[in-house]
Amino acid sequence: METIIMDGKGLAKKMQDQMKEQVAALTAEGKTPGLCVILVGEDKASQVYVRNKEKQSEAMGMNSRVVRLAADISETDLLAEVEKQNQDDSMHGILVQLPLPKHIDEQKVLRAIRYEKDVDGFHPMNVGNFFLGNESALPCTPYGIMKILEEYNIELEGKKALVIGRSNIVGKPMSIMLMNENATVTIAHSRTKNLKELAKEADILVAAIGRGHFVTADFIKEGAVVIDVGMNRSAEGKLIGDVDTAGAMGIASHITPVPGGVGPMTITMLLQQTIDKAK
Ligand SMILES: Nc1nc(=O)c2c([nH]1)NC[C@@H]1CN(c3ccc(C(=O)N[C@@H](CCC(=O)O)C(=O)O)cc3)C=[N+]21
Ligand SMILES: [Mg+2]
Repeated sequence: METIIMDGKGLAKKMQDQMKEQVAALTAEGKTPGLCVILVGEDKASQVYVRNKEKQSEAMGMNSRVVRLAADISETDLLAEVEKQNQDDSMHGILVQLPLPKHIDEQKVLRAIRYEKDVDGFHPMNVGNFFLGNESALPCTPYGIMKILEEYNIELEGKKALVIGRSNIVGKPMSIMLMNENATVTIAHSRTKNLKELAKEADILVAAIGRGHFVTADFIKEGAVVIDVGMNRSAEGKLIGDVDTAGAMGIASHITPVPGGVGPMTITMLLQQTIDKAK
């Protein structure tokens, strides 16, 4: 079987080109969409992501603000900074880059963002509304994955989907989005027994484990659609996914590459939700 590589980077570019026009129209009305990213500490990977978000939002003509704070900032001072951005009408979206240093209560900080400005979909009000099927901000990674599946006309109705990983930001919301499209969803995790056998039955396989090349060819059903959410560093320092992509070639019908798959769509959905807030 010829495996189709799903071009998340290309789709991100196509969407961002259209979004540019939305930004221009809003700017003409004096409502340039503004995104504020709050970054605590000097984590290397986080700095790269934040710089990418900054570059791309600027390229779209958005108003981009990055607030860089020291790793030892107190929780009180961080909450005050969030509140300052809550009060600033030029900032339509606020994102606090995760993970936060250990001495800070992450959930407390996410709750402090005005939920109307939460463009990650991590505020409990948005999580609850999403769960209930009400209008809400959506977690950007699974939202971007749904856009990729739509772009490639992947049938979900009645299909067996296996999501490996149960995080609040990927696994849990991913399962609900797939269920909403009438897939039959199974969630697997580190304590799941017979994972390989379960995976082998999946028509749609989403790997969000956080272990490089964990999903090998023997996990994949002939003709399955494979989504790789992994962002791992190999021993040589290369960015690698949770799936052994080379091994999956010829078995999967479709696969997302790393890099160039899910990652660029995560940022795109973040920018789209910021634009939506400005409207
Ligand atoms: N509040 C919050 N919201 C987030 O959305 C959030 C976060 N915290 N913390 C960290 C993770 C990670 N994340 C990525 C987004 C895009 C790429 C991305 O564009 N990756 C490129 C390559 C990047 C590279 O080459 O290093 C790709 O896959 O092609 C990666 C990682 C968002 N996150
Ligand atoms: Mg994310």
